[in-house]
Amino acid sequence: MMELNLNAKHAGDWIYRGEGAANIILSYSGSTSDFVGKVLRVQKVKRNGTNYEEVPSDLSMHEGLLWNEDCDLLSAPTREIAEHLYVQHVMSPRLGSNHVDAGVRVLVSRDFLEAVAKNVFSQRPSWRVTDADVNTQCDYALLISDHSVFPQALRDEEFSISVEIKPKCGFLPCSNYILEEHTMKRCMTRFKLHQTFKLKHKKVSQLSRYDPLDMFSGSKERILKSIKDLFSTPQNNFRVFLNGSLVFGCLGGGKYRTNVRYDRALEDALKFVIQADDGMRTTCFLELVSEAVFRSGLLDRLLQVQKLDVFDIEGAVHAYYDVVSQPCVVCRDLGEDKQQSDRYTSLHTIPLDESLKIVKEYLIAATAKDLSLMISFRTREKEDPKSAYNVILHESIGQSFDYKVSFIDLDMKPLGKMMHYYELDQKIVRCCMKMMKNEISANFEEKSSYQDKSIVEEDDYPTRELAGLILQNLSCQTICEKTGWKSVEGSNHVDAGVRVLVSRDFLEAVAKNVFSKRPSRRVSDSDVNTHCDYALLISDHSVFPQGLCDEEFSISVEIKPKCGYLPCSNYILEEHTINRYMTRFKLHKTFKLKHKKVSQLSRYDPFLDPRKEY
Ligand SMILES: O=P(O)(O)O[C@@H]1[C@@H](OP(=O)(O)O)[C@H](OP(=O)(O)O)[C@H](O)[C@H](OP(=O)(O)O)[C@H]1OP(=O)(O)O
Ligand SMILES: Nc1ncnc2c1ncn2[C@@H]1O[C@H](COP(=O)(O)OP(=O)(O)OP(=O)(O)O)[C@@H](O)[C@H]1O
Repeated sequence: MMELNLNAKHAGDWIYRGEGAANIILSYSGSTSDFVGKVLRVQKVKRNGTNYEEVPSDLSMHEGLLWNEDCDLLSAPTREIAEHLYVQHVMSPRLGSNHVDAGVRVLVSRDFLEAVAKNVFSQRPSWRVTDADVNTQCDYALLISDHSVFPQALRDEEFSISVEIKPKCGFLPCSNYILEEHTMKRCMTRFKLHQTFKLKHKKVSQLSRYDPLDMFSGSKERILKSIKDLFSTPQNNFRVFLNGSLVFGCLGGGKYRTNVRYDRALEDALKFVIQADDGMRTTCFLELVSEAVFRSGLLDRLLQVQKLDVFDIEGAVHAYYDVVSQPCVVCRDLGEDKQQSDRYTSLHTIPLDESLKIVKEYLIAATAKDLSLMISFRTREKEDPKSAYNVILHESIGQSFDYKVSFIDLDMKPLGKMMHYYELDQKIVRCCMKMMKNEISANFEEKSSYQDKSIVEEDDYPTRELAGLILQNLSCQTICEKTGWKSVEGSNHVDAGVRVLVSRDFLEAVAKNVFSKRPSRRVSDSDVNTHCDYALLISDHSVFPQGLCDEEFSISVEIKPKCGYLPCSNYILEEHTINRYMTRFKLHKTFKLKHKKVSQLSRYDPFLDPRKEY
């Protein structure tokens, strides 16, 4: 621990910077060189502790087992020391030590903390005040680099602008342990699902437009989109600071969207750093941020750490009960449902070290899903070609910037929080399923009968019989040679066909011949139109035009891919926002299931997310 003591007389130098659920951050306004360019991270204590908040001050024996391999946490006398070691030995190597400052522990007296608590009171969001206060029982705080500024200012009047991004989880889970009925977790990010839940419980006043899949996409365009979406709905995922002072977003993590009044303030603040016309600086800044995210490659690294969560909480929670040697509450609740509980039996038979690994990696991923990035920029002087920082040239304004990226909030998540994670996950998914059901019935209840008729019962189609017919018909393909069909000009993959005249008796005979082969639903629905005087002759795409030998076989597959993108039109109503996240195909299948048009949901998803591993 650093030999620095902070007592009541120092409290006036420390001013409120912000806070999260667990800590208050103070920035330094004095002149002691040890503290200049640093922030102090002071622990909070809940006023009404929920279960998971009642974290014991020492590491439990099971937590010791969990982390002992990575760093000697078993010998850490307190949880605080263990947490500090966790940042140094578990998170920093995984994220890159250049981008992490674990900080140093400094002694703080009780009267220092009491004075701080009093001084910051009026600046804290009221809901944070009701929730928790400075923990005056704690005898230390963490001194960490202030990532919103550059350590050595180039000039006296240097300005740095920094952005804080809490990107949350950037991938869709694909664990086999996710229950079938929770399949929406595979299609929509945890962030988006949680937004729906938060909106319902009035934790946010509107849904965030941000989608972590854009941020982690590795595509410049999508990253820029995600930054713009964060800017329009920042919640607690986006803040901007000018020389450490907030100029956009909410201090302490706003529950509600409160940013609009800050928009002008941001444009004004940016004039100290960005040389662009008034009205254009915010746009340039968002482009700059997106370029830095793209170039740093740090989100790829972060994603790898997040993906240590391989089993999803629906799998990891079972390993947790084995780690703590307790009967699995989740299996108990599945009770009679043998089919469901069987799928978890294998997880309860693995050796302890494997269970430990699953839980440990789940918790590391949990830290990675909750941390934030701070990206700071300052104007790069032309005469300073050897800056220690990376540089970005913003081409349209012709200005160069130094930039640096750091990770903050790398806290160890307590083992005792596993059940909380499971319960929250279940609450979120149940809430979203309920909302989806309501939305779908509201949307589709009134549909006209013609739409019902157009729905085919796929399962009822005689696929085997059809396959047999295709094989028998191989010899009939000589028709292709006789007609000498050509493809539609300019397209090798389309044959529009040619119109041929057909007599009424031809059609009547055809109708009779095919009758027994047609699915009964189709027969009752419609018949060959014998009044038509033409038909279309089209290539038989299930065979090759010229067979190489008499007994040639070809096998072909027919795929109906359906609509492969998610609509993003501004004309989609806010309450129809589900259309933006789930394909029309998936939504329609739910509708079909409800109306017994299909007997089960299709596993197929036309929307291929480029970042998801299939
Ligand atoms: O569960 P989540 O995704 O809501 O994440 C919690 C965060 O909520 P949010 O990002 O607003 O959705 C939450 O952030 P806020 O308090 O809402 O600003 C905390 O970061 C919490 O971590 P901890 O309890 O302080 O260790 C976070 O809890 P963890 O799940 O990371 O343990
Ligand atoms: N090293 C730093 N440099 C600059 N600002 C910081 C630093 N660390 C934290 N902050 C600011 O203080 C805020 C709260 O800090 P932090 O995220 O560590 O709190 P927390 O209570 O651990 O958060 P959480 O709610 O995620 O548990 C951050 O959102 C950020 O604005």
